[in-house]
Parts: sequence; C-alpha cells; structure tokens
Amino acid sequence: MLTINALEQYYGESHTLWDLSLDVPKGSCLCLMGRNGVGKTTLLKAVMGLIPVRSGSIRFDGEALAFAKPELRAGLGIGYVPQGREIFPLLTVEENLKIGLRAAKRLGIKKIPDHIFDIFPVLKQMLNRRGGDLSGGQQQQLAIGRALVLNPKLLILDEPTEGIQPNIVSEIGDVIIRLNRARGIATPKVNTAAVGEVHQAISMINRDLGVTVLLVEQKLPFARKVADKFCIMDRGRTVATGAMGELTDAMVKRYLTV
Ligand SMILES: Nc1ncnc2c1ncn2[C@@H]1O[C@H](COP(=O)(O)OP(=O)(O)OP(=O)(O)O)[C@@H](O)[C@H]1O
Repeated sequence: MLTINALEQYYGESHTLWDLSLDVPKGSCLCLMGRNGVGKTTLLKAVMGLIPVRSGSIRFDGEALAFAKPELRAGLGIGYVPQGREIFPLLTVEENLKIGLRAAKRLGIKKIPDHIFDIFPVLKQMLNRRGGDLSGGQQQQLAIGRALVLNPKLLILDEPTEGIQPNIVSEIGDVIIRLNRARGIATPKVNTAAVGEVHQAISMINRDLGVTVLLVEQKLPFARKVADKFCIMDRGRTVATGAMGELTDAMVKRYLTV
C-alpha cells in the first residue's frame, strides 16, 4: 500500500534519511521503532509532504507522492496524527471533529461517521467539552478521531501515547485485562472505565475498520501488542524489519534500549 524506495532527505546540509526503503502492506499495522533522533518523525513528515526530500520514491496505492503537493495525501486517503496531537484547546470536541469534516466534504463525507463514536465512546460523552479540558489520553483519542473523519485507508500516528503519562497506568491495566480475559486468565479488578484506550482503539481501527496503520511507538510492550510488523531505524536508515514476533531481544538491546 505504501512503498518507499531509496529515500534521501536533508535538513539543509544535514543528511537525515539515507537510502531508506520501507513497505507497509495493506491491512498491516507497522510500528516504526528506533532511539530518539534516528529520523522516525522525519520519515513520517516526508510521507506527508511536510518536508521536501532530495531523491527516491514514495508510492501510495501506486501513486507517486515523493514530489507531490501535501494536499494530495489526504485526498488519496492518508490520515496523519502528528506528535503533540495539535487539537484546538478552545474549541469543543464536536468543533474539533468538524474541522476534520471540512476537508472531508471534498470527498463527499458530510457528517461525522458514527463508527468514530463506537471506537471512542468518550468523545460522544464529551461532545460539548472544550478540547483543552480533556485529559491527555482523551485529547489523543480526539486527534485520532478527527483524522478518521476523512475515512483514511492509511492512518499515520506519531507517538500516540507520548505525554499521556498520568493515564498510562489505567491504559495498561485496561488493555492487559481485556487481553487476559480473552485468554481466560483472571485479573485483579481495577477501574476499567478509566480514560484513554488509545492502543485498544488503534487495534480496532486496524482490525475492525481495516485501516492500514503506520505508527511510531517507543513503548515496547505496547508496540508488541498493537503492531503486527516492525521496522527499526538507526541513524537515518532502516536496519531491521519483519513480523513483530521476529523482533528479538538482541535487536531490542542493539537498537532500542537507551
Ligand atoms: N527541522 C529540523 N531542522 C534540522 N534538523 C532537524 C529538524 N528536525 C529534526 N532534525 C534532526 O533530524 C534528526 C532526526 O530527527 P527526528 O525528529 O526525525 O527523529 P526521531 O527518530 O523522530 O526522534 P524522536 O523520537 O526524538 O522524535 C535529529 O538529529 C534531529 O535533530
């Protein structure tokens, strides 16, 4: 679905992406991994056309993107949730979602699709609350919900759990409990109605809605749970790629542990 070949990118004189190739197959959830500063965000921005590339190719559904205008990406069905989320704090949840709708009108989408509220029930409950009043995890759900308004075929997420530390315990609890329940393992009772179900939502978007997902995620346990493929970057290059089950401790130690 998304195929990147021999990509070279520079910030001024600084060579950041080197001969980079990556394949994100249709239906997959691929996690881009690597230590800070190896070029993960740069790669996502290059895919979205937010920074220029020097050479190489980026193809989405057969369409050449590397030198195309950024607007083309959304029109072709690529949704993007940048690092830091960028929701509008003074606008309500509904208004934030409607901003996504403005762009979607060109694609013939006239109302906020109901499945967004199935995936993020909390957004329905909080439609009239200001974005800035939501917790970090809820803001992330809003940012992902807004990207889903465009009904993307590919959803790109840059560190969706970054900065939602206060809620992370409940998120971990929730995801683990659901997983254990599915396997018939009893778990101690915790408050599962708690905020933030970002990872579970990503799995639903990928598996139930059939949206292909490319995400950057530093938290290894989550990456393992959510993604079925990985690609590790080191100093602007891809150094290892495969099915998530093939990610070895040696790779983790060499490329991911700080
Ligand atoms: N706008 C910019 N101008 C110049 N250099 C930049 C710019 N943005 C990023 N860089 C540099 O490019 C390199 C890759 O940065 P990038 O943000 O893509 O890495 P990353 O893997 O996403 O890291 P992190 O996990 O910290 O976000 C770093 O050395 C960074 O300092």
